[in-house]
Amino acid sequence: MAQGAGAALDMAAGPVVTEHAAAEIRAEGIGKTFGSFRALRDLSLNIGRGEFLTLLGPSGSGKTTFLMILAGFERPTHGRLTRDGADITNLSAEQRAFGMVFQGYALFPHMTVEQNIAFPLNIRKVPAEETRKRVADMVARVGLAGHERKLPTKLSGGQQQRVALARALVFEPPVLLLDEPFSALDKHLRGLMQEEVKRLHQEFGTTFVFVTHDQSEALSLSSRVAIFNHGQLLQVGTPQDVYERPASRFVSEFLGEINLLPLQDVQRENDSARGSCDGSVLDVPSQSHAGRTGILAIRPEHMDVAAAPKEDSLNCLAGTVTSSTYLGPATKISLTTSSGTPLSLTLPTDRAAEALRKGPQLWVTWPKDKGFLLPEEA
Ligand SMILES: Nc1ncnc2c1ncn2[C@@H]1O[C@H](COP(=O)(O)OP(=O)(O)OP(=O)(O)O)[C@@H](O)[C@H]1O
Repeated sequence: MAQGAGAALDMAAGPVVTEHAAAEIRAEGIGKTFGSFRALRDLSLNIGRGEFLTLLGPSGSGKTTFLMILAGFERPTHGRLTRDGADITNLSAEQRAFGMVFQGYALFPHMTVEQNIAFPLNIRKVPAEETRKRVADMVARVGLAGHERKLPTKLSGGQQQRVALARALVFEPPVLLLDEPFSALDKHLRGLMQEEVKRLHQEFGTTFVFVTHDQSEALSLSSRVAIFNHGQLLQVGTPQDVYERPASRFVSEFLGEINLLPLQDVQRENDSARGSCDGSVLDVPSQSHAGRTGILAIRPEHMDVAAAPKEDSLNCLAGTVTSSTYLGPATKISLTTSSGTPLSLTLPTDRAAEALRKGPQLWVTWPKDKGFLLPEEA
């Protein structure tokens, strides 16, 4: 959901933050309904000072609604928001004066690059000399030197988004809100802009809240990731936390490919494979759920193949290869276990070729600490 240039204009009013002041934001029990539709349900979240928090979730999960509530463009139906301990729930977007960057560039089409970047300073009546210095500094920081006098239509998509970033940061806002800012860019440019935004975050130290539905973008950029679905905040944690220790099946699948094996099937197959498979008893981390039911979850890159595994540190299952897919540096091998459960693993291409030469029957192994249990209904 993108906003127009008018929205960016409104946000730029208010006093200039002259000394650097990244804000801490707390959302407490935020709910939002549109008519009878509940877009957000009882959402509580602390956004640390200077952190890079990404809101990740599928389309319609409520990310933009939450961002609009943070910005002050939408009012929550329930709950409150604080900034550095002070209640801002009823402050307007102008009073909050957070920076914003949207998917549509929302630049002023009749203004040059430098006029666009100067705009937030002009409406704050920053003296001309100070404005000139700050604009020149921002132009250099976002790599737009030589383009100062161009109109936005003469710029590429990536360059336009650099102008939008410069305009949003030039007044040193306490929080920068970014809503899918790179989704219109091609993959290569998107990668470059991701590096750029990461660098700007480090340089400015401002609190960044970034919306995306792209899991790799979320994992690579953020200090923490907040995962949304159906208007609920399901889990929040560092990229490693949410990827390696997802709390639910939805989170585990949304963050990347994963093998989900009914534990009872795996246990049965493992028992019947004793002898060939080192007689090892299936071992999964015990921290997650009591009892021996649930779904055993293992990422494909944590699995390996072996002719006859002997190591105690590995779990193993027998599988029959059904297909292999060349992905360049890695190859994905798909197999079916004897109870018919499909699973896949990714191996460096050379190792995969070697494994595939051994024939369609393979042992699939994984370190005991890389499998985790999820509840069946999650
Ligand atoms: N002003 C509105 N009136 C009615 N329904 C709305 C309004 N704004 C959002 N919604 C609904 O709220 C739900 C959440 O929308 P939201 O834009 O927050 O999702 P999102 O996770 O950002 O998705 P996307 O990535 O597609 O923008 C959607 O079902 C949407 O249709």
